[in-house]
Amino acid sequence: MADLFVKICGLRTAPDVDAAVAAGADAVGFVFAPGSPRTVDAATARELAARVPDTVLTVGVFRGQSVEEVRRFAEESGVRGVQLHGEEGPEDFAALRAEGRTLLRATAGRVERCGEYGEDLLLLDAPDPGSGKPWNWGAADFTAPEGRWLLAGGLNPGNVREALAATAAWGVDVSSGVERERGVKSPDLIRAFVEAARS
Ligand SMILES: O=C(O)c1ccccc1N[C@@H]1O[C@H](COP(=O)(O)O)[C@@H](O)[C@H]1O
Repeated sequence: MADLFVKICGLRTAPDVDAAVAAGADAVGFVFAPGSPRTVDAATARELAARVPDTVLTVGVFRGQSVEEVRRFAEESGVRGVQLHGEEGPEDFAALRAEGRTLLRATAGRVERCGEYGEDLLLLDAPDPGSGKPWNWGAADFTAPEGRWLLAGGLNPGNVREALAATAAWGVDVSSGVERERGVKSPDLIRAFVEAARS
């Protein structure tokens, strides 16, 4: 079986990025959604993304932004993937697909399989993304989608194993759970998370 896919999100500094890459992350995320303590501008993300080897996917994270804005941030920063948390429909994914980026669809809803909107990866997240609050992924009636899907929402080094045992997710995504204070990453927690997830 292939290794678990691990994404570390909300990176804002070079040491954060270096720690995620050194820990073995498959993807790193830069938040372009406004109003988050993790929001970075496109120029900062471009500098950070330049530190990332080609084997690690760089992802821009958006919420409720137009396709034009997503496109502009993605071009200016050079990220290779875009993660959409919003009301986007299949037509929006189709419009962005033409540019060759990896598309991640984030939702708090129930989904049967990855790819329904044309996304490459599906992200099952809490209703309030980036809050660090878990949702009820451990519920008895939880049904995992088919295909490549990432579990997100309130994960941390202490609960990621349990979450994986309960859901059999294809991958995991974390932000708050690897921070020492809101919006400030901890290289030690990043390392501990990747290790725990893959243990
Ligand atoms: O991190 C944010 O502030 C954020 C803002 C807007 C959209 C998504 C955001 N983060 C995403 O939330 C999940 C998990 O977050 P957490 O671990 O519960 O803090 C992750 O996919 C981030 O990409």
